[in-house]
Amino acid sequence: MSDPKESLSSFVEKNPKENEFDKILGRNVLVAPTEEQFELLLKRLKQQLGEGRGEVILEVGLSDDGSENGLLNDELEAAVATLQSLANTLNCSCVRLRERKDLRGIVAQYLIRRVLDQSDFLEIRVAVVGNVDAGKSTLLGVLTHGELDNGRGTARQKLFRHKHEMESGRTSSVGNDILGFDGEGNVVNKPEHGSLDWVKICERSSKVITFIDLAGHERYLKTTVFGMTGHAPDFGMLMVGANAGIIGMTKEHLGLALALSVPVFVVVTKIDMCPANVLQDNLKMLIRILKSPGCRKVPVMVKTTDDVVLSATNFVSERLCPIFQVSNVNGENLDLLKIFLNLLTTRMEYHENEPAEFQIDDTYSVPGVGTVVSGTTLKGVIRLNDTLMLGPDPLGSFQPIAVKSIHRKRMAVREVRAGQTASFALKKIKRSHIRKGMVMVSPALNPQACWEFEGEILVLHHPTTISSRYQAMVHCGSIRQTASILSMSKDCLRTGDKALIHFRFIKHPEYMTPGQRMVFREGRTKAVGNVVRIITQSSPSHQGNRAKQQKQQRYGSGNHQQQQQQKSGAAAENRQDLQQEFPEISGAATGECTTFEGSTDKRESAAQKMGPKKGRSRRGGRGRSNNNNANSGLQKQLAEVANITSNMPRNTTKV
Ligand SMILES: Nc1nc2c(ncn2[C@@H]2O[C@H](COP(=O)(O)OP(=O)(O)OP(=O)(O)O)[C@@H](O)[C@H]2O)c(=O)[nH]1
Repeated sequence: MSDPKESLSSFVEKNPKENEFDKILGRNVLVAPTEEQFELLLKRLKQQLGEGRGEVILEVGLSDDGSENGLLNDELEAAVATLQSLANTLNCSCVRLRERKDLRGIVAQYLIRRVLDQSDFLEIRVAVVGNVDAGKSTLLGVLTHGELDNGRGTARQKLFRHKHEMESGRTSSVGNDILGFDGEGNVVNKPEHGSLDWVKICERSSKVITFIDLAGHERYLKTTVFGMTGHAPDFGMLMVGANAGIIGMTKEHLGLALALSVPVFVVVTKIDMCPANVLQDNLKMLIRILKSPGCRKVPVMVKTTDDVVLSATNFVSERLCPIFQVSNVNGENLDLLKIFLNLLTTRMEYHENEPAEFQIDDTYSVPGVGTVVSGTTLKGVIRLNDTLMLGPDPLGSFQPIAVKSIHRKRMAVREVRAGQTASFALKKIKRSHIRKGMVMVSPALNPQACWEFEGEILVLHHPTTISSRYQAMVHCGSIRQTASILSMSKDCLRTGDKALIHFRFIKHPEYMTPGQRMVFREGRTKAVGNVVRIITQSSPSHQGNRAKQQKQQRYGSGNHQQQQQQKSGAAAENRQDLQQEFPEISGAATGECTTFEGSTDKRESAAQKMGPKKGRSRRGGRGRSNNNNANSGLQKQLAEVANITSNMPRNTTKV
């Protein structure tokens, strides 16, 4: 998507062939446009609104070459009147963001936002990450319910979803909350809106920020990684407690956002209770980490409205990292954060004619409605009564399914477009036949499931070496499944190594597409990369066929058995988590960032002691040898992965 935040003249400069728009170049075009110029301005603004999914930020008063920027007061008044009438013609609001003095006069920035009907709104997803007690849930409670916290956790009580969360004060699941902005950029949420009033908020909003509240405790890291990959966030909000600084999982979460190429902004909370010297020290450390070669960010302290507009308009670049310092107790600087959130634009591209793709991240059984799936539309448009292909099932097949109703943020709608989350009521399918990671795609795509795929991987951390037959959890979109390495372009991989790896899922086939970002992790081991090739017709192997037969038997033998299997699978995953007594050591994911923090505590050395012997997988040594032996036959067949390349794509090497 081209950057919607540009001036009319800069667009024309970048597109010399668009001679048509030559006539609307220059500082004075908005001051007294001819009829022809007005029509052209209208045409161009319409285009820009389309590119920016309904909004654009324009700079008024820029000259062609920048040497004579600025308008005098009366000129500015006339220019703004023209802009206002352009906006009115296109049913948009026009709000001044900031003004600055330039060589000749004033240059002003305006936000033009399409006024949408009640059932439509622009949706931005922000993943909220940071260490436990950084104030994530509290900030979300304060922003979305409009009431300040008391410093002892009143605000967060409104967000918790489970009784144990209320009791412990710790988030354990992926929570969602919304903050609505109207056309003028005012917050729509009111203290009296309970969480059930999402429909009211959405109806009155032109833009809705969905916060994906993720758990800060390392024990829930698997859920947090799923939140970052499966919920397709546009941005990451990294929360840091002013008094605690960069501790625990903070670097881990930052590294995850970097690995998934999610632009991050930082919110430092609790500035009301933090001594000035501690705050300064922690900010210095934060900036050092952000600037380090592992992150390569450009940190910007946001202190004024001008800073907000500047950082929001440049935030499309992944390198910029705005830092806010706020208090949830006295409300300091929360206004700046709200202005910033109001100016964020979605990163997901949308082409109306693309075949639809929807990834499922949760399933429900709603009394009176039946099976409901929720997730994110990745491509195209899905309309009511469309028939999509749902799958893959354990046999790798897809079945046609009709979309009987669509809800966006609990509001019934007729269609949903790329970049929007939604839930669909499905008919004639049991909830137990659907799992997270499945997709619903247009029949035109003729979807194929795969047991095997190739990924280009960069190892961010491993205590020793990774070799073939190693098994770990693959997170890719809403897919979350253990896969084993069949072969690699190198004999073994250490921290910092890159390779082309051939993976095979161990439980069921999945639907993947080349280019998807993926995370490969197990305990302290972390690798990130891209899916490069999908192997849909995997060579038949003893293990593959056997697994298929087993699946067939289980699948065919009724729900009870299947549910038992799912339960035992989940229990096994939980057991694995518990067995990884010492899960994540902070900083590992950010590569070079780790230099800022030595061994966090005795857990690290303990984890290393538990670690595998050189060249042998930890899991391989823990009773999975049968599986691995079965794989080795297949491995021989697959011999070497073709076209081995050590060149990782640019976005991977950035990490
Ligand atoms: N004084 C002060 N206290 C705050 C502020 N923000 C949060 N707190 C308090 O900090 C504590 C922890 O806040 P939470 O919102 O539960 O932290 P969290 O990051 O969501 O923690 P997890 O859900 O476990 O990941 C609560 O008691 C809040 O009242 C702040 O700005 N100032």
